[in-house]
Amino acid sequence: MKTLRTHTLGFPRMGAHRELKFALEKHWRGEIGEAALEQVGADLRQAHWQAQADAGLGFVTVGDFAYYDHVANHIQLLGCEPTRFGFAGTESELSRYFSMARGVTGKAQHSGCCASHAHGFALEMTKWFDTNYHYLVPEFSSTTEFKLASTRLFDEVAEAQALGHPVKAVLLGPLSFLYLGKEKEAGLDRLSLLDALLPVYEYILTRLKQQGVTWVQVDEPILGLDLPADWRNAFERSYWQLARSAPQILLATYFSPLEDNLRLACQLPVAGLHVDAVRAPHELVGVADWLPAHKVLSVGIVDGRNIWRTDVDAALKRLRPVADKHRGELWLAPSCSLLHVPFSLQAETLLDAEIQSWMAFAIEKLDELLVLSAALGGDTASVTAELQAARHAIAARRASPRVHRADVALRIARAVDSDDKRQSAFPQRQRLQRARFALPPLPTTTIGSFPQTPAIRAARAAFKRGALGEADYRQKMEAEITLAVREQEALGIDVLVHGEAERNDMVEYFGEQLDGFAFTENGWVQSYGSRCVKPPVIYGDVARPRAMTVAWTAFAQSLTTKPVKGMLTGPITLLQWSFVRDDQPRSATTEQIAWAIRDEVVDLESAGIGIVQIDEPAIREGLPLRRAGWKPYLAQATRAFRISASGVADDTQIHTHMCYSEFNDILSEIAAMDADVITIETSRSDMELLRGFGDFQYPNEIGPGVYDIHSPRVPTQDEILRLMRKAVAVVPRENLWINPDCGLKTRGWPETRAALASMVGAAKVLREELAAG
Ligand SMILES: Nc1nc2c(c(=O)[nH]1)N[C@@H](CNc1ccc(C(=O)N[C@@H](CCC(=O)N[C@@H](CCC(=O)N[C@@H](CCC(=O)O)C(=O)O)C(=O)O)C(=O)O)cc1)CN2
Ligand code: MET
Ligand SMILES: [Zn+2]
Repeated sequence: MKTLRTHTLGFPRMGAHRELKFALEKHWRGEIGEAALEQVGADLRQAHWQAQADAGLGFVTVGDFAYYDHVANHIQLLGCEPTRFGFAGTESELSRYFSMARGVTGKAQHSGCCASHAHGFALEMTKWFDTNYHYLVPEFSSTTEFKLASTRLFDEVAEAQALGHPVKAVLLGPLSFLYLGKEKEAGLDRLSLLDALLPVYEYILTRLKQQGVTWVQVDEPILGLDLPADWRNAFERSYWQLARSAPQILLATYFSPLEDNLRLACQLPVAGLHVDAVRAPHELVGVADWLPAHKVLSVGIVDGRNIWRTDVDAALKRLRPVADKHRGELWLAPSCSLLHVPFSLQAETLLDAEIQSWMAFAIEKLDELLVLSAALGGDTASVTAELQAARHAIAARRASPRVHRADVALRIARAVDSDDKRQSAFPQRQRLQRARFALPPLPTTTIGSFPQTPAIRAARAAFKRGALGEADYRQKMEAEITLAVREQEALGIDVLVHGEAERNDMVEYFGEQLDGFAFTENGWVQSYGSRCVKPPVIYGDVARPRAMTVAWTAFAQSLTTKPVKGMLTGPITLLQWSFVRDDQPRSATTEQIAWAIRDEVVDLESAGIGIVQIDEPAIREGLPLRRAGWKPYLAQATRAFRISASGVADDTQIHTHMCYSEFNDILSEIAAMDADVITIETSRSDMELLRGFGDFQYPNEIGPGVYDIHSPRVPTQDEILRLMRKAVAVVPRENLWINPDCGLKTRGWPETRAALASMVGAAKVLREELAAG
């Protein structure tokens, strides 16, 4: 009988009730010290390992826990904290960690002359592959040195061992670590740092071996990317070097097919390979062919990126030929770390029972592994009831009348080519809109949200609990909207927003109101640091039963003579930040959402709202990880956006907004979205991002972000002026707007007020300068 083992690549960190989030935020407010925070961490690890042991996993996974981000953990483990933070050597490891993650106030005086003056700025944050998780970007320079600088990993291994668990440690591999970082020095190629990095990995592996760790999972997710040749070539020699000292290495890949890296991955001198059989089922047989018989094959068969129950029969059908073909050990696992799914369905009390029966969160996915391994091993008797329940759920979901709607299908079938086009071309629309709104040159606006104060959140929590009635809740939110409008008027902003007080989240809020979406009570997933999101679940055809934002927006407009910009989340972002159906292509779901949003845009227009913003911050992260998939994705994504935006008259102004990404390689597609105005995050890149738009001669209007909204730091008027002067140099001034990088929901009012005052002040100075020629 073949050896079957189960394991997980990683587990959610926040805890069943987001204990880590609350402890972190208390610690940052100075309410609890490091020891108390560490205790919460230790308790969570213990509970999560116990859950893995209870599910019969072959070992518990150690090293996936982090107080902010696992990549940041590696920056400390490998001793490459950027020198710009100027740590004195007296700070504790944890305080340096949070300084890198969140910035050091007082030190962050950007003099504007060179990046090296940006002493205390937080590390840049960017998307982890195509997920909604953000990691902290390691910074490299030619003076970067590596050394073992933290014992945290070894301490956690010892902790798990003391609890009696067999341990598999996990590390982010050296090549992925370098690849995911960024050079902070012109001319440097970070791959050249590999030789300095590998000895530290060797040392870490040796030490783990000394601790009695027999397996180390080394994650190299970049093997799923189109790698430059020098990066590919570096794998073999790196792993030869590491193999010398290491316990057995399980090389883990996930998120996309290996394609041209498949043979390389199979032949590296490691003891095992993990592959993502959810994203790349078609490669499984090829892997079994290429993988030497003595190696462990770990098959990521349970979807770590989605919340649907595994179709056990389909999974077994996929696994059996591999089990027959591969002579070595076979392990079963989720496709990737379970970081990207919520903790457990046990915390859901209000979810529709039928829909809930179709789902599995992290805890339930661990149990699925056990069932699959028993069934694959021929021991179906021990899991008869579980198998039957699983089969029943899959069959019920497939047959459910709640999934398919004839009216939605009909509407899409009836769509014609012109549905994704505005009535006239941009120059004509621009003329009409200029006449209608008569805005000053360089108009000022914001991106939508104003501070989500504890009072707003408490009111919503009370409303959801039933402790606050609907009328009272509405009144409180209207008071917040009134406040936001008055503040904007006092500041002298040109295009106002209502402030989004009534929204828990820009995706969840719409998910709660659209048909075909289910939402959870407690389905939190970490987005960055202590911040979490509750992605809605798209289970069926999407339709909009009634207007979603019109009353709030119209209320705001009734308070002012200035234009109020309506605020919607676009189809791609709604899709990308939800758990999606796996029974039809993503493109089909996107198109359904696009029609629902179009209805909302048209209703806003009918209610007298002349400007509507359709946010698409996730358009870039939705790009397939392999370039071959880009073109079809972008064609379909831009069409979906245009469907949502094209139901209105020429003099209705459509804005879109994007953030958190590099856009320069998709500029022609961004232009193809044909929004009248786009606002983008540019300040952190010092307007470098905007240069691309200038070089490309982006045809429509554009608002480059003039300050970073992730930091409480208030920008000065001069700083903003400096950035806007850079903008004026690359984009025609008559097409420029002035706005922050993104929404202000995570900020407080005092800094928001002060920052926007700097922004409006800068706009005034520039207008005078430009008028004077
Ligand atoms: N979906 C999504 N993805 C995204 C973004 C985004 O905005 N949305 N932005 C980027 C990431 N940025 C993010 C920025 C902020 C937060 C964020 O602030 N999250 C909040 C939760 C927001 C939320 O849903 N709030 C709810 C529920 C809040 C809550 O937990 N309430 C407490 C009570 C709170 C109280 O009494 O004060 C409870 O119910 O127990 C609400 O406002 O209604 C958090 O972690 O704290 C998340 C991501 C990229 N991906
Ligand atoms: C992550 S993009 C956020 C856009 C949204 N309208 C806001 O201001 O919060
Ligand atoms: Zn944004």
